[in-house]
Amino acid sequence: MIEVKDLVVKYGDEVAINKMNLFVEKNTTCAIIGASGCGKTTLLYSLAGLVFPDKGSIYIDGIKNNGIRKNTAVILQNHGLLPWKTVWDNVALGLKARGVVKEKINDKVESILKELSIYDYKDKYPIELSGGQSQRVGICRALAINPDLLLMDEPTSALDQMTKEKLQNLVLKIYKNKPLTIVSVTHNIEEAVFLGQKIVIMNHGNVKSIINNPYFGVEQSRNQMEFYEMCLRVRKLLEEDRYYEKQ
Ligand SMILES: Nc1ncnc2c1ncn2[C@@H]1O[C@H](COP(=O)(O)OP(=O)(O)OP(=O)(O)O)[C@@H](O)[C@H]1O
Repeated sequence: MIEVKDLVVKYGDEVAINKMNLFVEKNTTCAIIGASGCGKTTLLYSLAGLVFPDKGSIYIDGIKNNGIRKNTAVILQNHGLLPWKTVWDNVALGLKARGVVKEKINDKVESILKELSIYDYKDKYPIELSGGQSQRVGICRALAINPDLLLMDEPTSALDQMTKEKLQNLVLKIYKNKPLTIVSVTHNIEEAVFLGQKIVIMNHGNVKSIINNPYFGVEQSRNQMEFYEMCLRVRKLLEEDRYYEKQ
């Protein structure tokens, strides 16, 4: 469970998050969408403990967030892979940082690479991977630590439509197999409707609207008219903020 209470985050005089309140239930998913510069990434970084509040606070499972949390995994826009390390070593990173013993690291890395069908690439370096493969490695690395909270910043940006959808399906499958709390920031309306049980539309550092999305997790939802009706609803709210003019 995430509770954001009267959160204010500033960069110098620039107010990025302005007295924001938000509640995300445990083991549910939340998609954050909104115009460029409205504070989405700042919110995600605050949840990750990478950016500190000027005022207000964030509670995760009832505990005040004071920095990087052991069971929070973050996937950043560029996947955050270290170019000088192989896929295997990149996936092992979070476990090593947490002091897990070598045998356990080996077992975990092997099983997660197999589960996400990336095992054949284990000895490759990030530069040798496609965008979709890199993102899968980023997801492997995040999941290797068995997080209870997964934070994703534009997880599928810069991927073609079909690869985007494959990755979105993968995230949904992971969630359905073993629910955890997922917060993802996106610019993509369909992704928000596909991955967000709760869709939060932000503007000017605050929540503009929240939609509880009944189409989340519905089998073959992208083939259903109701899915696109929900997309349209989100689009209209974004258009009110001249979302597209600012792109
Ligand atoms: N490191 C920084 N220093 C100063 N101002 C910043 C910094 N990072 C973000 N900002 C400002 O804070 C505001 C919110 O930025 P943020 O990156 O959170 O928005 P965003 O909604 O994620 O944008 P985008 O969709 O374009 O990625 C913006 O006005 C931005 O210019």
